[in-house]
Amino acid sequence: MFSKRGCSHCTFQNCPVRPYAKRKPNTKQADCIYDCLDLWLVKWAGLLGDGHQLHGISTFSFQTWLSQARQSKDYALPNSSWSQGMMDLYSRFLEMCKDGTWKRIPSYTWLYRSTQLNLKKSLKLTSEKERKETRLFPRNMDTEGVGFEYAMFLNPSEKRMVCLFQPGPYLEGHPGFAHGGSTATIIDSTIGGCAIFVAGRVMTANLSINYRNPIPLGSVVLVDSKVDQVEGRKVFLSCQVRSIDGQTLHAEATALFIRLDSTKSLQQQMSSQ
Ligand SMILES: CCCCCCCC/C=C\CCCCCCCC(=O)SCCNC(=O)CCNC(=O)[C@H](O)C(C)(C)COP(=O)(O)OP(=O)(O)OC[C@H]1O[C@@H](n2cnc3c(N)ncnc32)[C@H](O)[C@@H]1OP(=O)(O)O
Repeated sequence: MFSKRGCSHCTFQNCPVRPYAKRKPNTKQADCIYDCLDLWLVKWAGLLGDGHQLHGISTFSFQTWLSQARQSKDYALPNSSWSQGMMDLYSRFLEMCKDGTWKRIPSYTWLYRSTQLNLKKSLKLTSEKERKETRLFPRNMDTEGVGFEYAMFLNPSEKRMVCLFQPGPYLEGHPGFAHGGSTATIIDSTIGGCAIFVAGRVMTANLSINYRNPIPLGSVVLVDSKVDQVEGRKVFLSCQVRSIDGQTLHAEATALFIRLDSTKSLQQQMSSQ
């Protein structure tokens, strides 16, 4: 299935999971990507093996997540607003996906849709319309290029998540530079994505950022995060934000995520706060 010659299903050259796919012309590209992602997650869960860390993943119903994902737009694919620098970096990471070391992570306007409606009820959003209109914060703009343009790649064996980030003009803080809150958002999302893949359902308990150099709007930076330690429900991570050439350190951060008690639903967790 993972031989160098490729996947037995996939027709998609850049399939994030089985990139050198042996082509089978009648398979739909989108189906294959998510089937592959599904298989890979199961395989990865099996490899990591440590029941506790993976409890959130195994109980979260990837099937539900994947079936919803199939019907949704993937915002982590290139669009016309991406600069050449962003495209080059994206291509470099896709290249590194080919031997399976890295995985491209698709991205939607939501994170946990299967629990969403109940959760939103408990949060007292007033109308069904408001509940339906909720969006993952960094995916909240419809116009390409004006806000958060980003794509993430995961290295499971290193427990590392990187994010290619191109901040658009609506993220301005000081003139011409990204607002520190937008930097915090993309750090939280990247570190959070890494923690989710290692520990399942988690929430940020602490995020500490040192801002070293401002990020020019329209530039491309690499947010590089990794899990440093897992102690019971606590997941400790660290992160650096650097320019593409690695010469400029824009920010560095540490974070603590807490795995939500797997005996309670996310809704119960939230309503007991
Ligand atoms: C099928 C899935 C597919 C997934 C696809 C993934 C794609 C990935 C890509 C993109 C992902 C985007 C990801 C987005 C991520 C965004 C994340 C956020 O922004 S979260 C919002 C902000 N955070 C909050 O609002 C939390 C508010 N706080 C709480 O709810 C609670 O305090 C919580 C849950 C954090 C902990 O509460 P307790 O009651 O469960 O646990 P207690 O007992 O208080 O703490 C447990 C242990 O942790 C320590 N602890 C807790 N908070 C701490 C803190 N701030 N500092 C230090 N220690 C702390 C405690 O001292 C305790 O330690 P001792 O066990 O006694 O040793």
